[in-house]
Amino acid sequence: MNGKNIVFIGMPGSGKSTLGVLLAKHLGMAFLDTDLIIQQREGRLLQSIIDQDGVVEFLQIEAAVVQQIRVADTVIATGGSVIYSAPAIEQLRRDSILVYLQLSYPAIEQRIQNMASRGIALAEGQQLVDLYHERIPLYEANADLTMPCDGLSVDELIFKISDLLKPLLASQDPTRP
Ligand SMILES: Nc1ncnc2c1ncn2[C@@H]1O[C@H](COP(=O)(O)OP(=O)(O)O)[C@@H](O)[C@H]1O
Ligand SMILES: O=C(O)C1=C[C@@H](OP(=O)(O)O)[C@@H](O)[C@H](O)C1
Ligand SMILES: [Mg+2]
Repeated sequence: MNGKNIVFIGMPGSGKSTLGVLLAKHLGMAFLDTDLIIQQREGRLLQSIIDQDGVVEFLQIEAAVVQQIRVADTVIATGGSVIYSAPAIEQLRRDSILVYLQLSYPAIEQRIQNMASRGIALAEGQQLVDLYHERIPLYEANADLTMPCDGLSVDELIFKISDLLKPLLASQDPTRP
């Protein structure tokens, strides 16, 4: 149990949670979704935290939760907004391979139909498209690997991501499937 984690980063709607659990199953790893840990710790839904406490407080809670994670051999689906926390990203980078799920803005917009209830960390007056342009350079700068996701099914992506990761994972555990 000394292997690195695989951490998905990317915009909300890029597929981090969906692909995370399936990749973990495919590779025989554990799975963790930081959004679920936040909700359990707070006893509230993400949207309620944002509505009640505001975006800045939500980001602090998220950063604190991520910095407390101590796991190995685990696929971790982060929330899209974790990228704003340099200490949280630094902590993840220490023992994980960061995989950026890259998806074009039109595809993100199409997937996010429930903006008001999904819990997106939007500042006052900020639109989803502004968030996209603000965050892309941050995801790019912190990714160990980038996976272009447009036009690919979940199954195709699991296959492609495992292939990309294989050399990195095999170098630390030759028995991994
Ligand atoms: N490769 C894909 N093709 C089509 N839809 C997808 C794909 N990956 C994820 N989705 C869908 O996109 C939506 C957002 O996925 P989700 O895993 O919640 O993203 P994230 O965790 O990055 O916010 C879900 O409805 C999911 O079913
Ligand atoms: O990008 C964001 O602002 C957020 C994305 C959400 O997770 P997903 O990226 O899994 O949708 C969740 O962490 C939170 O409500 C804020
Ligand atoms: Mg998610």
